[in-house]
Amino acid sequence: MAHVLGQNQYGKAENRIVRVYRDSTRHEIKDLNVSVALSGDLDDVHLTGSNANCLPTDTTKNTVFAFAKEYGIESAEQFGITLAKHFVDNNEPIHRARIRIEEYTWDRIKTPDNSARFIGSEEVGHSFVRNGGETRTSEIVYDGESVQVISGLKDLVVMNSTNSEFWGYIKDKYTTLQEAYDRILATQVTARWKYGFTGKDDEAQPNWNRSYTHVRRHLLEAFAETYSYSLQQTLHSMGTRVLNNRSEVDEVRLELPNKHHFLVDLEPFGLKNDNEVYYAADRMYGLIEGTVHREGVVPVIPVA
Ligand SMILES: O=c1[nH]c(=O)c2[nH]c(=O)[nH]c2[nH]1
Repeated sequence: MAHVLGQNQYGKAENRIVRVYRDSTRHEIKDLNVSVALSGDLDDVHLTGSNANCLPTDTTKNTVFAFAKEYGIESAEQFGITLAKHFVDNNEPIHRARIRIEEYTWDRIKTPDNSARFIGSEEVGHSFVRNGGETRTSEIVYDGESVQVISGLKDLVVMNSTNSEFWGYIKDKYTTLQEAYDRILATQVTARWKYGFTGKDDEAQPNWNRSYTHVRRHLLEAFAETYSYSLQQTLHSMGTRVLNNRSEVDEVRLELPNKHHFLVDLEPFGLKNDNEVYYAADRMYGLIEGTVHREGVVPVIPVA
């Protein structure tokens, strides 16, 4: 029986790259994890042993580092678009490039010391502390015609200590969950959002960094401002709020683990637990996932 070579792609994964800008005493850094995946006319590479159509993964790695110097890293998205176009437009057998980037952010260290190395407002120009919060993500795909950009974030941990209820659900003989009229709602947000941008006809790129800042803000504001009857409802308001406020985005996908906080029984100690002491369980957890998109837009963000 004949076998068929199915979907395949290759490239150097997880190129960890730090780009420092030393243009003044106030240095800037970009800290990225870049993964390249190329596909195209690669049957012979797999089937015959001919590498004539193979751009080595080593070269893709070198290109990532060289481009950081040649073009700089204004944003992960812009960097990814430049790389993806380079691989496809300059290598005939390569028909599609997918660049995935994680970005780690660093904050400036402040110190009251006022010696010459310091640059005012107590900031040290060259000292950074890695931001312990979320990771920014992006995925850029170019197929020789159009660009698709999906940006996102992961590990953004949020909590509401009130304004969350959960009741009125299906009950059967296995139900033990008590209805909650004032519970903690906490989650670790993974969000991905797709831009309408296609890169065709010299279309101007959105301001990726600005867009990220605002999408993140709208996600947080929707979480904080929604009086929630379920995490599903909160998910919907988060997605809707991004679409209502950011015209450059046309689809939002959210994965929200319900980080359960269980009231601890303090009765054995003769104490009343008045919604004040919780056990924060890290697993198992409810996992609430959903896409919100503009009417008429065909959703493309893959379900993880
Ligand atoms: O917001 C929630 N949605 C659910 O579907 C669910 N299920 C559950 O046990 N607790 C919760 N909370």
